[in-house]
Amino acid sequence: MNDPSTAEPRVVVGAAIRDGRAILAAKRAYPPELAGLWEFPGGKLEPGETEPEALRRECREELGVEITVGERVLGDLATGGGRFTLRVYYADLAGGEPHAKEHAELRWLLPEELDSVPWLPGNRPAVEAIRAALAE
Ligand SMILES: Nc1nc2c([nH]c(=O)n2[C@H]2C[C@H](O)[C@@H](COP(=O)(O)OP(=O)(O)OP(=O)(O)O)O2)c(=O)[nH]1
Repeated sequence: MNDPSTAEPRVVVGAAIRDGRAILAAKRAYPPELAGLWEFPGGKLEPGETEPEALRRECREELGVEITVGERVLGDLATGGGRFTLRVYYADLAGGEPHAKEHAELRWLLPEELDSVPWLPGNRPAVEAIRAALAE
C-alpha cells in the first residue's frame, strides 16, 4: 500500500520571494546529496494544509518571516526523481527580514544573476520563467 514506486507524488511548495527585481534563493544544508544546491524556501504540504498555508508555515520556520502568497509561477514540475510535484508561487515579505535558520546561505538574486548559483535540477523551468517575467 505504501510502496513508494506506486505512490502519488507528494506536493512540495516553494516561495519565490521578491523584493523589487530580486528573488530570494536559499542554499540547502541537508541532506548530503542536496547540500550546496539552491532552492526556494518551502517544503512538503502537510495533511489538511492548503498550499498558501504550507508556504507561510515553511517561511516562518526556515526564514523567520511572514509572507503574502501571490500567483503561481508556472505549472506543476516533477522533481526528486518523480517523488514530488513542485509548485512555485511568487511571494512578498509581510513582516521581518529573512535569516537562514535551516539553510546554509540566503542570497537575493537579480534576474541576470539567477544563473550564478546551482539550482536543484527540478527548479530550472521555474527559474527560467521567473527570469523571463522579471525581464519584461
Ligand atoms: N523546499 C524546496 N524543496 C524543493 C525545491 N525543489 C525541489 O526539487 N525540492 C525538493 C527537495 C526535497 O527533496 C523536497 C522537499 O523537501 P524539504 O526537505 O524542503 O521538505 P520539508 O521542509 O517538508 O522537509 P522535512 O520536514 O521532510 O525534512 O523537494 C524547492 O525549490 N524548495
